[in-house]
Amino acid sequence: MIYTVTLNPSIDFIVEVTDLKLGGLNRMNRDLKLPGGKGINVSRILSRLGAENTAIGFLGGFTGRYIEQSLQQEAIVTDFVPISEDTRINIKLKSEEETEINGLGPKISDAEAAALLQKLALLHKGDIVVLAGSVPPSLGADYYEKLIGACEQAGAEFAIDTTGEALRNALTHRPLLVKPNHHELAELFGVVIETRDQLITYGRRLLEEGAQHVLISMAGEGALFITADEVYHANVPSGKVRNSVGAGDSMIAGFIGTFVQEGDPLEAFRTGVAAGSATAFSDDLAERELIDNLRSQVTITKWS
Ligand SMILES: Nc1ncnc2c1ncn2[C@@H]1O[C@H](COP(=O)(O)OP(=O)(O)OP(=O)(O)O)[C@@H](O)[C@H]1O
Ligand SMILES: O=P(O)(O)OC[C@@]1(O)O[C@H](CO)[C@@H](O)[C@@H]1O
Repeated sequence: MIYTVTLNPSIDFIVEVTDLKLGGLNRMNRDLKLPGGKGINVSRILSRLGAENTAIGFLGGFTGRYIEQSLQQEAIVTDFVPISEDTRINIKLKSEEETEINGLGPKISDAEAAALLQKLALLHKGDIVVLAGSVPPSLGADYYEKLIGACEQAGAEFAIDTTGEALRNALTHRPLLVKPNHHELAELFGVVIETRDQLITYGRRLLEEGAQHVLISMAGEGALFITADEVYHANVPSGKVRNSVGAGDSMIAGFIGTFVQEGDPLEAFRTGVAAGSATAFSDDLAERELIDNLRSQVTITKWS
């Protein structure tokens, strides 16, 4: 079974405003509320791809209920720890540019934090846990390490989508997958990446430090899949970009879902790229039909 963990879910409040005036009254042309948070996005795409999964993490208040109901309407299995504070609302402002304003997240009590660790302690060998997104400040920077420890004790594998120190620390625990974008990769090693060779060098460092599979996403420039011996590049399919929120999460879901179903990392890479682009070309996360259509447009070439 695949589990996604979202420590800091959100209602994504997407608002469209033409000709935004800071400091003035603006009226929305259109708005949309979506269940959000990185792990939840992974769950929504996994379900659309027919990959059985359970979404876990923390949910509270009226916002938490809205998210839970939205996920149930999509027949996604959920097992969140209920918390006393409200889950956050993140604003995604679409004007001439896309601007995101993400909340810090609610306070999580010690008992609530312990309850999630207990859920992970009940997992089994063969389970895969996707850890994705920010950590509410009250949990402490080392909470991902605690979750990873619980996965290891239960014999479950984990994939992780986070940045900086938390990503670096996770590498030694042999994550099944990491997927920094090229900016996050440079930031992780405190370098500027300007050439193809530098991308490959630092991508390989992630493998050397413990990751089992490494994807480097590069938005409209496609993505890399790096193994110990080979580097593969995928182009992105053509289409009109409508929304970049959740493209990275969709890519992770496409990779993990296909890897679990088919066991072929290159096909998993292809579906990951198609799912990322399909979301970039959609208002909400991508539908299955578009992901399937785009798969045939993804060309994978060996770089070395
Ligand atoms: N402009 C785009 N055109 C086509 N495909 C895109 C575009 N942006 C993203 N994608 C697809 O989604 C994948 C992941 O995108 P990206 O590199 O932006 O990840 P990310 O930075 O983790 O995204 P986010 O945090 O916005 O979800 C890309 O590899 C690509 O397949
Ligand atoms: O604040 P975090 O946890 O880093 O990111 C949260 C978030 O921006 O990520 C998702 C897109 O990847 C959105 O659904 C959500 O609002």
